[in-house]
Amino acid sequence: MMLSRAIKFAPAARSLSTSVQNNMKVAVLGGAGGIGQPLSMLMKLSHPPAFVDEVAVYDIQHAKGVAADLSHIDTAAKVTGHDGEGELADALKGSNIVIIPAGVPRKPGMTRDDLFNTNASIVASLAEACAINCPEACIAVISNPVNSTVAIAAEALKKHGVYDPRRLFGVTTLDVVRARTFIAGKKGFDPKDVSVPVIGGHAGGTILPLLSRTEPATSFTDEERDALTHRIQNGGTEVVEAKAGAGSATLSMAWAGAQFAFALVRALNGEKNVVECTMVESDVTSCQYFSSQVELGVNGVERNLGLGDLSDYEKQKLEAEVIPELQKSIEKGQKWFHEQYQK
Ligand SMILES: NC(=O)C1=CN([C@@H]2O[C@H](COP(=O)(O)OP(=O)(O)OC[C@H]3O[C@@H](n4cnc5c(N)ncnc54)[C@H](O)[C@@H]3O)[C@@H](O)[C@H]2O)C=CC1
Ligand SMILES: O=C([O-])CC(=O)C(=O)O
Repeated sequence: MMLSRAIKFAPAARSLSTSVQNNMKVAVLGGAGGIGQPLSMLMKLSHPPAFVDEVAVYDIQHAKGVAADLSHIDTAAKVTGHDGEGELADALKGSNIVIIPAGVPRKPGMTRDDLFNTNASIVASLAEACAINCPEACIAVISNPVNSTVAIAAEALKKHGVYDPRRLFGVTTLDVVRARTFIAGKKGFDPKDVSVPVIGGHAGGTILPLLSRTEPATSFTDEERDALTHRIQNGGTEVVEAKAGAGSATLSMAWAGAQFAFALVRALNGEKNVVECTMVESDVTSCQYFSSQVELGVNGVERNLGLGDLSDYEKQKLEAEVIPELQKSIEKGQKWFHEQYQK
């Protein structure tokens, strides 16, 4: 099955037909940030079959300004802005999808795990707000370290008795976007024609591109395979270093987050065979949360497509590098939540 493709933007947004759409509300938490602003804009530019009726932009500050700006774009989606905790409930109520890019980004020399101390409590409190205000929403966590924040969000939802493993996702789409781009560059393909699963987690050695399953079918020398794997695993660091202290990937992440959100919208609207790589609760490996190809449906996760065939190289990396590190990060998140929130 092919991975679902990026939505192409229709030049004539005014010709939107909303008649076949469900009323779809997407909330972006951290919506005034580096990722949040372009991601909210991509939601505002949406069109069938992934049309978003309402975009709620929430941040601790400046969300109203972002919303005012976006609301002048001549597309049909309604945009609302919500500043500060007192306005979070309004942002969340009625949301079908909540995307969370709230939290601090890396600077050069830091790992994603170095963000844990700040971002863990941000994600926990936002997930709790979702549990109270939109318990049935699909929640897509972008905030790093994703390898821990997904587990933290799950614990927060469990605390309120509303955790549904079909509706919580860690967004790992940027790893797939990078894999397509870098493979296309190497092999002379158009990136839009490339399909490749990327599994595991979202940090360094836990990111495992399955190059052996690249479509169109192609072959890599061992040197090419090693170099591509390394570049995909370190794509985030490449951007952090290039930005030299001004943050991490925002525009490519907004694009990737929008692709994932649009896939969810299409699946929630009843489209079949929508497949994305995303981190979900999983029994595919010994890791409780693991990113693999997942078929999305009207309730979120419809079916986990599992690992599929792996080359010996990929099997070795999965066992020796991905699982041990990802497992530790998941446990760190769970332990932190229980120490902080369930004393
Ligand atoms: N999953 C992935 O593939 C990727 C994840 N990221 C992560 O996304 C996060 C955000 O990155 P950027 O947008 O570049 O950072 P940023 O600093 O530009 O924006 C973050 C926004 O979150 C807001 N915020 C902080 N606390 C909040 C709270 N309690 N409630 C609501 N909003 C809050 C800030 O006010 C700010 O507007 C980082 O943790 C980064 O590491 C970044 C790129 C890729
Ligand atoms: O590298 C970072 O800190 C941001 C991120 O997750 C990415 O770009 O993949």
